Amino acid sequence: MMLHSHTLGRTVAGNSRSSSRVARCAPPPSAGVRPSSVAPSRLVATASSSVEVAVSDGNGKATEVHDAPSDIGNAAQSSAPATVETISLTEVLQKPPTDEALSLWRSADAVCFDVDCTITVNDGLDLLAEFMGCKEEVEELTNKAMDGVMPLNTSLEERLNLINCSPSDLRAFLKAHPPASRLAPGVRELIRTLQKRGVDIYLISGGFREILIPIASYLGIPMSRVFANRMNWQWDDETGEPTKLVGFDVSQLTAHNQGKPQAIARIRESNPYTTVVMVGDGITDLEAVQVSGGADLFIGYGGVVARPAVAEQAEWYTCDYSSLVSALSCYKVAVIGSGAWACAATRMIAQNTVGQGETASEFADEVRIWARSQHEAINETGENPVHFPGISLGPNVRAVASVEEAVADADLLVFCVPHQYVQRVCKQLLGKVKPGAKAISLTKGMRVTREGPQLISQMVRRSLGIDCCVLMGANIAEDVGAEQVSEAVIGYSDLESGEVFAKLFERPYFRVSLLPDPMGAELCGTLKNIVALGAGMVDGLDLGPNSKAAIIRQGLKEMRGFAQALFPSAVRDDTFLESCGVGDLVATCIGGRNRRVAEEWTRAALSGSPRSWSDLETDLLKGQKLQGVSTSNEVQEVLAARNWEQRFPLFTTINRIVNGHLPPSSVLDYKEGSRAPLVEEEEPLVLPRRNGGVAHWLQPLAAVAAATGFGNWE
Ligand SMILES: NC(=O)C1=CN([C@@H]2O[C@H](COP(=O)(O)OP(=O)(O)OC[C@H]3O[C@@H](n4cnc5c(N)ncnc54)[C@H](O)[C@@H]3O)[C@@H](O)[C@H]2O)C=CC1
Ligand SMILES: O=C(CO)COP(=O)(O)O
Repeated sequence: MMLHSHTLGRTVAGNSRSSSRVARCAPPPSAGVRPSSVAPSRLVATASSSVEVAVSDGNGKATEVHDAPSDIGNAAQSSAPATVETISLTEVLQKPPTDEALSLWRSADAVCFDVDCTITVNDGLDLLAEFMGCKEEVEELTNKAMDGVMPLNTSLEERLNLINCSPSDLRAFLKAHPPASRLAPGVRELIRTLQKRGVDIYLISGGFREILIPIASYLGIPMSRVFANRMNWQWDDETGEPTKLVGFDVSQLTAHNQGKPQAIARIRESNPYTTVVMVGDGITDLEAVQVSGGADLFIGYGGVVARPAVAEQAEWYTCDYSSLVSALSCYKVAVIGSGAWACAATRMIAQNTVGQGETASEFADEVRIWARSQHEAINETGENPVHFPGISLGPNVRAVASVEEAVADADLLVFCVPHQYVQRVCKQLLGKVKPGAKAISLTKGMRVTREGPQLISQMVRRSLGIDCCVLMGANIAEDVGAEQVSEAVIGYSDLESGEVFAKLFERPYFRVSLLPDPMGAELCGTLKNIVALGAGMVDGLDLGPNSKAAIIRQGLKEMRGFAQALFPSAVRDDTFLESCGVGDLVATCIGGRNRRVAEEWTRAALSGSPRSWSDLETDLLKGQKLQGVSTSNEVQEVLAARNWEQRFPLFTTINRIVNGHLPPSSVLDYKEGSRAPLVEEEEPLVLPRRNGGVAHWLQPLAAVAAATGFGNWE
């Protein structure tokens, strides 16, 4: 529905009250802010099943839509004057933001809210009048002020005279109407979100402080940030207690017309704010931007009382606070890494963010990717010629040579470098990451420290002090780049982060599900690389699917056993049936790099001309990295330190084969293999551990691992 200006009209005198000229309706529908279908005047209506609009007389005045979810709203409806025609409608007003409005909203330092019918679903004074049994008379005075036939301060004074409450009446009233029962839908979440972003919240109300104190306190707004009228009380000389209401303090800014912009000007005088936003339902709230020194942006809210006159003049008009929450986010994304998987992931992200920076999108258009050596080629050709040749990453991808530059200002950090480099990258990023940024790790691997195993997501979380989800699944990079249907899970601790990343990655060909088991998911991705080496050995031995299935089955069992032994209360059984578990295991054992290199390594070993893992990595992977061998060594450190080698016989046997202690043919005799004695030394070797200490149990392994060129963290 388009609303034409001749139906709009009255400037409400005084504060923005819900008058008798309103109709009751159900809460508004979720009103998105994406302006894809913006009509020329930008004032649009969204579908709703049960909204009513109250239209004024034929003079084009006071056209309003009202939502009063509490019982108090019934009063307004029942007392609607005869001139008001209430029509059922299936639409609610809304007007999407201009780009400028959106940018002001996202950069706001302070947001000022009107209270009655903006923060709350009713007018506090009308509600108090109802409590005191003088609802109709007070409403009549409210309307006089709204119709402009009575000045605001006179109307306020007369209404207070009628209400004439005592302090104990006021206390009883506040008890009967606790803050939570009075809040407009979604306003608490909006204010919390703003507070989390460091935005200062103010209440600027034409209502009374005494009525809104509990609301301010419930919302965590200090009273020093509340501008409202004050009741005047007569005090008992003996007790020092207030006894009788005797009017109100006319010196308050909010007692007069244009009080709201004046309050904002005062706020600005004492705070160095660049951008101040006013949110409200009424014409007096709109005044906040119409007076110099006032707000930079006014957002009209019609979720309780929708006033077309306000909607028409507001730069942005909404009936749903969740649209303001989602409009706040315009996440800038940085991908840390430019290998095969990093490129495939960047391509998906770029597809999801392209062309959205100018609108109310959640994501900024540009995706920055840290590419140590291929940045120039990526920027020139649009693809990574070394790690992901022939696949265009997207026009909105920009590669940078410095990891610090990649993360500067970024809100979402996607970690995707081979696991042995993550620690060094984190050290480089210390103090460089935007506070409040969220991370996700796509890296499969782990680190072993003196304290024990450390997952990559834990390392990111601990070293950078930010939340870190994981994305794991059967995701061979080249297949994802070719848009073959693939699945993945996002393991999260913080659901909000998980949801944001799900939106960032989800594509028609890339199905993402959320999993509240980040550790289980990450350990799956890590451990399957060891099993894939076993699968490659089976292929190198020219054995068929039955034998490979035996390795996959035992591998899955040990993956689950190891993950649950490490994190017994966190890792779930079901995780192993997800794409990160059995899915990734099967994919990698059929088509992964670890499998491929292990097959060649086995063939070379059997031919009598053995080749080292690092030689084969260079030869076969051409700059891509092999993770399984170092992961096998890392996991074996944990197994040996905890005396778990026999408990995980396949992992142990594969590690012994990898390090030259057993022939590749032992892979299917893993029970025997895990019991076979290691290299026997008369005198314990004194080899430095990579973390500086000496572990006798590790010495023979360390010697071989060092010789293979794997297991060294940078
Ligand atoms: N390639 C794939 O199909 C998949 C890989 N993964 C995982 O994703 C992670 C990254 O893998 P890919 O993107 O494929 O990388 P990759 O295996 O193609 O390796 C190239 C990457 O290593 C980086 N690199 C090389 N030397 C470095 C150094 N000295 N310091 C810092 N970075 C260095 C390069 O800059 C580049 O980002 C790994 O943990 C891998 O297990 C996960 C799913 C699929
Ligand atoms: O993790 C992968 C697929 O999900 C890729 O495994 P590879 O590193 O063995 O190729």
